[in-house]
Amino acid sequence: MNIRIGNGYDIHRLVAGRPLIIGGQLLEHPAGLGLDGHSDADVLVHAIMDALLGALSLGDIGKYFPPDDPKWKGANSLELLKQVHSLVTAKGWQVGNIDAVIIAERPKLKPHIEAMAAAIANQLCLSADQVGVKATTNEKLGPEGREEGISCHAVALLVRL
Ligand SMILES: Nc1ccn([C@@H]2O[C@H](COP(=O)(O)O)[C@@H](O)[C@H]2O)c(=O)n1
Ligand SMILES: C[C@@]1(CO)OP(=O)(O)OP(=O)(O)OC[C@H]1O
Repeated sequence: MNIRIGNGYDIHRLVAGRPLIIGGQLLEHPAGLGLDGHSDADVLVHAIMDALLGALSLGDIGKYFPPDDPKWKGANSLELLKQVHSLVTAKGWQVGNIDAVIIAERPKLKPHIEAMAAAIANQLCLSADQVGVKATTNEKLGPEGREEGISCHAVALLVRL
C-alpha cells in the first residue's frame, strides 16, 4: 500500500485566564476565554498530530507527549507537530494533504484561517494548498455551541516516499 489515511479529534475547555491559541495563532475571544490544557492546548494542531500518527498506526499524541509529564507543560504544539512529522518521514512517508474543521461558536476564525494553514504547512514542509483548515459554529448546540469548549476534527493522507 502506497497511501495511508488517518483521522484525529480533540476538544479543549474554554476557560478564563488562558490564552486562545489555535493553529499557532494567538487569538482574542470576545469573552476573554482561552483553551485549558497541559500544553498550549492548540486543538487544531493536536487533531492533526493524531491524524498523522493514526495513519501509520503509531498510537496517539499522549503516547509521545504524556499530559502528566512536566516536560510538556506549556509546550508549543507546533513544535510537537514538527517532531511527529520527523517520525512520519523516518518511517518512509510524506504528507499528501491535511484537512481539518474547527468547531467554535466564537471568535470568528475566518480572518485567521490562512495564517493557521501556513503555520501548519511550514512545520510539515508542505505548500499552502496541501493544508485545508475550515471553521464552523455548532449552531449553539452541544459543548461547543454553549462555548464550554472548542473542538477539531482532522484527516491526513500519507504517501510513501
Ligand atoms: N468560529 C467560526 C465559525 C464559523 N466561521 C465561518 O462562518 C461560516 C458559517 O458558519 P456556520 O457554522 O454558521 O455554518 C463558516 O463556513 C466559516 O467560514 C468562522 O469564521 N469562525
Ligand atoms: C500534547 C499534550 C501534552 O500534554 O497536550 P494537552 O494540552 O495535555 O492536550 P490533550 O489534547 O488533552 O492531550 C495531548 C497531550 O499529549
